[in-house]
Amino acid sequence: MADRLQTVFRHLGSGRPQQAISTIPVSAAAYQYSQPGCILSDEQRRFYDKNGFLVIKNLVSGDKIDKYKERFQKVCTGEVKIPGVIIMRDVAIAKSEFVPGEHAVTKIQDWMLDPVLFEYCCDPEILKYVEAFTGPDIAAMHTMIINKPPDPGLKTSRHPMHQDLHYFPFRPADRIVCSWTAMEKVDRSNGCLVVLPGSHTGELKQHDYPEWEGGVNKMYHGVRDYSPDHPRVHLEMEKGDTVFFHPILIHGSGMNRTKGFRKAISCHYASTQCHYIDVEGTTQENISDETLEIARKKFGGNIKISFKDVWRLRARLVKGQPGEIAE
Ligand SMILES: CC(C)CC(=O)SCCNC(=O)CCNC(=O)[C@H](O)C(C)(C)COP(=O)(O)OP(=O)(O)OC[C@H]1O[C@@H](n2cnc3c(N)ncnc32)[C@H](O)[C@@H]1OP(=O)(O)O
Ligand SMILES: Nc1ncnc2c1ncn2[C@@H]1O[C@H](COP(=O)(O)OP(=O)(O)OP(=O)(O)O)[C@@H](O)[C@H]1O
Ligand SMILES: O=C(O)CCC(=O)C(=O)O
Ligand SMILES: [Fe+2]
Ligand SMILES: [Mg+2]
Repeated sequence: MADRLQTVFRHLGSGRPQQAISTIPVSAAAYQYSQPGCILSDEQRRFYDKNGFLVIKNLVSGDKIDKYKERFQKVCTGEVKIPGVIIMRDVAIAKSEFVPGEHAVTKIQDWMLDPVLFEYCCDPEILKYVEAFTGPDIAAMHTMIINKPPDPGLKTSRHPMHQDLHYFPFRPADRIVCSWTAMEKVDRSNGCLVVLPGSHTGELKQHDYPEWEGGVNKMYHGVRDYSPDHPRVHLEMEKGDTVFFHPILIHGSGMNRTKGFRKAISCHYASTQCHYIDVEGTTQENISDETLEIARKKFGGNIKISFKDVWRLRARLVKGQPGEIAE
């Protein structure tokens, strides 16, 4: 590369700048999606720029994960109550019969007020990677534990291909990142993540409920013009492995063909320098309406609340300076 640039300079008839050009590492300004001086190696920065995700092996210890798992179980049985938490039941199970404990729960969301689970979001091992994408001022925006149930035979345990940015009324997208940690071995048998490498360089697409015969879980929107021709990568991960990915990356997860509940813990982070946007008249209007419907159920029908307010309530500063999206 440097050689090529020198050749260009020679062609331009300029002798002197050759020296300067060849001593500037070509990489210094060449990465778009991570911060200069961050923890990532050049190779990792290059990989994320190209693919929109990066897996770090064994980032979270087994002990921590066991602690989060135990806490999750207590939330499911009702032994631990977290203010504001949303407990989503699986579409197939919710419609059949009452099942106690974690076996009816497909995910818990908004546990930012639980001191035990929130340790995941504040984990310095995770934050040093998050900072590579968001910069030093970081807010935890969205918290989830996903408990993918054994598929009842209807393929309802699948998560359709989607972009997480569809759910978020804040920007810029490049200062947002998801951290997703496998709480046990995840592979194609229990429904690992499936990503479309490089799709993070595209646009935010229109999302709708997929027309799946067996049914689709609440809020599981999929990209409308999904192209089956784009190469897919299945992210098989061990307990504690963590993937960081861009909010425009198209991803989903496969069906769980095992008898166990496949567990993962995740947090979406954003730079506190991000700003809220108005989604009226955009492709995000449908998710905004649906989110507000759930918020009204949670807080009472008469409450006046906006999509931005819902996110303001979720946002918690975890590092650095506060800003517009997290005070
Ligand atoms: C309607 C409109 C308005 C809105 C929409 O369209 S939204 C819809 C968005 N579209 C989508 O999400 C469709 C894309 N879907 C997919 O890519 C997948 O269905 C996923 C969502 C990722 C779910 O994956 P899943 O159903 O589990 O399928 P997989 O990709 O895991 O498996 C597919 C085939 O692979 C096979 N397989 C499974 N495990 C292994 C293994 N260990 N080694 C080799 N092969 C394996 C598996 O048998 C399956 O084979 P087939 O059934 O395809 O023949
Ligand atoms: N699988 C699902 N399909 C559709 N909506 C769901 C699903 N899981 C959760 N929800 C949404 O989450 C809300 C809370 O669900 P949950 O079953 O915990 O409480 P509830 O139905 O309001 O009360 P109850 O504790 O009496 O069941 C529901 O009102 C619904 O909007
Ligand atoms: O753990 C999974 O199956 C993926 C969940 C996911 O992508 C999401 O909830 O946005
Ligand atoms: Fe997602
Ligand atoms: Mg209910």
